[in-house]
Amino acid sequence: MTQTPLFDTVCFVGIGLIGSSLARAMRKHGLARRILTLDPSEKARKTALELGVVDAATDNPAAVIPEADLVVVGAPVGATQAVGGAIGPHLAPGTIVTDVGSVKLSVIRDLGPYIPDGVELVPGHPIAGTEHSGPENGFAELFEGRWHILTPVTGGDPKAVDKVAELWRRVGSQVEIMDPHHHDKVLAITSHLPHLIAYTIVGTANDLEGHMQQEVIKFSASGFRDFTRIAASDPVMWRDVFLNNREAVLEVIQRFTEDLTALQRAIRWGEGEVLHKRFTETRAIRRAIIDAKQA
Ligand SMILES: NC(=O)c1ccc[n+]([C@@H]2O[C@H](COP(=O)([O-])OP(=O)(O)OC[C@H]3O[C@@H](n4cnc5c(N)ncnc54)[C@H](O)[C@@H]3O)[C@@H](O)[C@H]2O)c1
Ligand SMILES: O=C(O)C(=O)C[C@]1(C(=O)O)C=C[C@@H](O)C=C1
Repeated sequence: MTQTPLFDTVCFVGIGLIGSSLARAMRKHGLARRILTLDPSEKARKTALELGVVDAATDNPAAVIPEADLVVVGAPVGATQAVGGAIGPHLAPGTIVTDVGSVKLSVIRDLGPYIPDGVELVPGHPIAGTEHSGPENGFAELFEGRWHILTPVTGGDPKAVDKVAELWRRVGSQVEIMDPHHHDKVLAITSHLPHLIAYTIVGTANDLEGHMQQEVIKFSASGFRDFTRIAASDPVMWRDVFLNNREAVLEVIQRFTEDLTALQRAIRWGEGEVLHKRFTETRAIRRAIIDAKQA
């Protein structure tokens, strides 16, 4: 359904899976008059143009950034400082800059210094995605029924936060405001650790001797298959997530390792009640998540 445009011109700095999904959703709901992108990848620019996701695409910040009243940074978090240096000098007064990075403290640290007076930074993170990347894999419905976390900066204008929140509501998300430090700790356990575990399991299976490796592929129609989906996620994105949320991730890995060791010990000593108790607790968590989704 087309709505009143919230913005005149939006520029996506990085038109990959997430940027192109938001661009599609903004197009679908009529939330901007013009959609532009700044992306160093010729392939991404060409694909986004051919698919009609954007109206214009360039690798020259001066050609698009001054035009935008909304800038959405959708590049890997490790590129944030380079993005800041490229766009900072071209941002027009009154522009809102938001982002979709999976880590928030590092984005505020790396982008904040490049935001001039009169421009508002509203960092954000959609809790939605897939294991695919690139503009060809985006879709307008990605954010429907999902959370969008905003982590406002100290001294930021609440009106800019409200406007970005409204944008995400209009593409179907529920918005939550969170402290960036807290965000990084929560996501370390709910998103970053699960990805690390998936990368490890699939890597370990891949390192097995020849015949075992073939069996793994042959019989992977079970739990292992779910891990291979997660472990197929973008290597650049996830390298950057781990390097930029180092402290919080290292803390949860420590906790996880201790818990794994406790289960290892229970298996070694045949302590069935320890295993049964743990598995009963975790089954209840799964059911609570499903119930909360249905409510
Ligand atoms: N994929 C997910 O599931 C998911 C979910 C939520 C948030 N995120 C976050 O969204 C961001 C984008 O992820 P994605 O999955 O869309 O990645 P993607 O690989 O699909 O797209 C990233 C795009 O950024 C471009 N880019 C790289 N360096 C750039 C630079 N210096 N300036 C401008 N563009 C640049 C790339 O060319 C590419 O087109 C990341 O920060 C990621 O942490 C991803
Ligand atoms: O569904 C998936 O493929 C995802 O991994 C999405 C997922 C997540 O962990 O939930 C991945 C990274 C994000 O920053 C947000 C969402």
